[in-house]
Amino acid sequence: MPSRVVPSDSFRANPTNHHKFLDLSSVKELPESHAWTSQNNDYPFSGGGAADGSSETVPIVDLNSGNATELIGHACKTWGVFQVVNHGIPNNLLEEIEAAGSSLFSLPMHQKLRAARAADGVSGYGVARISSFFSKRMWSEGFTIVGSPLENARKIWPDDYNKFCQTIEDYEKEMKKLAGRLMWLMLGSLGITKEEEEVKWADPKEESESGSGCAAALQMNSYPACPDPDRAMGLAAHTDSTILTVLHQSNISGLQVLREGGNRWVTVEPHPGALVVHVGDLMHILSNGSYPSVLHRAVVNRTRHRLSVAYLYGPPPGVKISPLSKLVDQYNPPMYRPVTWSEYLGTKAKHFDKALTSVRLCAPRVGFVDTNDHSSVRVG
Ligand SMILES: C=C1C[C@]23C[C@@]1(O)CC[C@H]2[C@@]12CCC[C@@](C)(C(=O)O1)[C@H]2[C@@H]3C(=O)O
Ligand SMILES: O=C(O)CCC(=O)C(=O)O
Ligand SMILES: [Fe+2]
Repeated sequence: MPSRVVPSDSFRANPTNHHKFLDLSSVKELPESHAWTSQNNDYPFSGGGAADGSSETVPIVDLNSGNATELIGHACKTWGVFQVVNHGIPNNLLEEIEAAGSSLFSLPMHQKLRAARAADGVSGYGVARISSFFSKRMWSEGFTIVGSPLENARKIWPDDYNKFCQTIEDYEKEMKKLAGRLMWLMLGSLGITKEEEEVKWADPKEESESGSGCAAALQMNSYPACPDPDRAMGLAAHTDSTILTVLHQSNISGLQVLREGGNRWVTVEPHPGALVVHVGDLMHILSNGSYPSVLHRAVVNRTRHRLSVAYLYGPPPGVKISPLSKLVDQYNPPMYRPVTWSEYLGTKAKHFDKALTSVRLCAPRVGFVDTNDHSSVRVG
């Protein structure tokens, strides 16, 4: 398999798969266990796109345009999220990964449960890892792939796992190239070049020489149609513990990002052929807070089953991520201590929305909004 194992036992100590599994696609009325109220989420439940009267939309960047670096830099600074077109991922591969997700999630529950993520595991079928931080359950199911999908695919389809595995392998190979390119565009927009010693780990040339390289996880998310979507939550608000995430969300809306001082959700409207890119917490750290990781969530709808596939991209195992020295000086001290991806995932599993704050060295500068300081948010 092209993709490398995420260096992590994190989330293992956080057994979220102990819930009784409910086959959401057969439920006719929203159970109390899945009914969210304002007490379960401090953010306004409504809103999103045009519904709030605003026409503001998430930036769309054409990777073929001459000023892609500047556009990406601006989007990272002001939104923490953007969509990309002309990204080079063949359309048929996007269709194939969606078909692979559909074929997996449409299976009967007992068959999916053959690959249930173990309490101490990272790969497999189950509820979102962050579920344990909430008293209400989310209207979704997920399948996480770290390293080879073979073992779990074989459990699900003992005689027929090849097509699924081949699609995952092809998709990860293409995503790895795209994510690497996007990371360099982000770093380039911060004035960082491949010559710099401290980002040698991010150089694909180094990777082929040392055999190491950036790591990743693939997360397939399924949000069945919901009988009472206004009271349900697909995937609760979170930031990704990554350098960046590339999300394929097909053509059904549901992804929302938090905007402006934390009081407005904006829907990321699906754009034909586009992929969504999230700034993750590790880019937040590398950029010393100038590219804030985006708080996002997924809402559900009454009639359509929605799928999304997230490619969660991070640094190679063992690499300590800290604010880039070019971005710090006596007036802009480093705001975060060095962490490896594995350490950070462990911190996220323990502190969830306080994870970034827990690796912070000093208070944010005056006038600097740390959108990740969600300390006032009640999550349970
Ligand atoms: C690399 C990872 C990021 C992730 C935890 C994981 O080990 C694999 C699944 C990822 C995911 C996907 C859905 C949202 C999220 C918060 C979660 O519960 O599992 C993320 C995790 C993360 O970014 O922290
Ligand atoms: O389904 C979506 O749109 C969001 C998925 C997501 O945030 C994730 O997998 O981390
Ligand atoms: Fe996410």
